[in-house]
Amino acid sequence: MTGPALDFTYQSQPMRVVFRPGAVPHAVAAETGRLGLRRVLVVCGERGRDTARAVAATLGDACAGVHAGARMHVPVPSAERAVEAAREAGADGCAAVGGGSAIGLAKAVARRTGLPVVAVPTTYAGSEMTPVWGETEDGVKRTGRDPRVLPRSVVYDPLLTLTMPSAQSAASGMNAMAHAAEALYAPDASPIVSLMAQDGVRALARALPEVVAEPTGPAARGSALYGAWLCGACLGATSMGLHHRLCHVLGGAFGLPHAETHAVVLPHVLAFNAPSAPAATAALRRALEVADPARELYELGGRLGVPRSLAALGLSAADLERAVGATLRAPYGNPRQASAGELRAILRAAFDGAPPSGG
Ligand SMILES: NC(=O)C1=CN([C@@H]2O[C@H](COP(=O)(O)OP(=O)(O)OC[C@H]3O[C@@H](n4cnc5c(N)ncnc54)[C@H](O)[C@@H]3O)[C@@H](O)[C@H]2O)C=CC1
Ligand SMILES: O=C(O)/C=C\C(=O)CC(=O)O
Repeated sequence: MTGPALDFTYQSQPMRVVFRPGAVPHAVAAETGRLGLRRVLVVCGERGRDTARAVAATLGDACAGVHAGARMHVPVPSAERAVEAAREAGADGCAAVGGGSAIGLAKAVARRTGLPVVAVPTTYAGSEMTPVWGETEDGVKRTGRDPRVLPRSVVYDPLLTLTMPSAQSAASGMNAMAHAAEALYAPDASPIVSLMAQDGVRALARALPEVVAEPTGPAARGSALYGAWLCGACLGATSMGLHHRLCHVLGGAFGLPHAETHAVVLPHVLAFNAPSAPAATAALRRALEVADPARELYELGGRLGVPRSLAALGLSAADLERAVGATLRAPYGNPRQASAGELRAILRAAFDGAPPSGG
């Protein structure tokens, strides 16, 4: 039996990937050189400054400066400051060194100026694989797609992730798995995305317990980063659904930490969507080798020490109704439409840290 006739569109992204432990000392300069860049602004966050400086040193005369202005959810004023820094430095490109926040800031520069980006990711967020930008203004996080923000080249060096604390690694890995999980039921899903999603989830589910047990173990770090790459590529190829929408509301309006919010919310949205997304659920069952993927991700988060509830992340019960309203106001594609009451139930369960029940 071959199943239903195949019918899909898949757009591959024009980018180059270097994946190698220890790649950074040579690869970033090689990649910016290939792009013909002569004045590269290195963009990072405060905590990532040392790594960024080390990368900047490898660029030699092609380094136009280090701008350590990255902040989670890319507040618009920080984007404007980064553009100013790029102009003042006479930059002809950016190298983003860090997690999704550093890459997001470089994307904000690219969106406003067209400068090309080389990404050097140090978490599992996956932004480096997507043409998706996100910025926050007045408590509202807006996202969009723009080919100019897609990094031209990505240097994955698992050794850069060894310093990521265990709990952050676990949450970041679950952020990545959320990309794959939503890609499986996205309206623009395809068999290619499905392959990447299953392998990405499988790689992360196997690697994360090892990463948490031994954060400096290079083999598990390599597998986790490989999984994050695949999951990020899924996000880059498809539209986001209810899960991502909820996380953006919670991050933008209430400043909740991005990766941890994903880790808490994901099991609840997957349980809600499961009856309307049987093929996606079956794919996750295969990847995780369990009968109930939503429950397994909830349990995995617990085993990895990721916070279980939105309350633990700092949300107050009084914020739940605002989050429901903001989610209803913003359109998103999803296999199952959620009413106000159903959103309330999903958010309440996530707030309490209860096991996912599907509403
Ligand atoms: N546009 C897109 O496709 C995507 C965008 N994002 C965005 O990325 C942001 C979140 O990114 P994350 O990577 O979760 O967090 P992050 O980039 O904010 O990093 C969190 C903290 O960890 C530090 N850090 C990063 N790598 C480290 C390492 N290897 N060792 C020690 N410390 C390290 C950072 O300096 C920062 O202080 C959000 O703004 C989110 O919206 C996330 C996923 C996809
Ligand atoms: O929620 C995610 O992990 C994916 C996309 C974004 O975060 C959008 C952004 O703010 O860059």
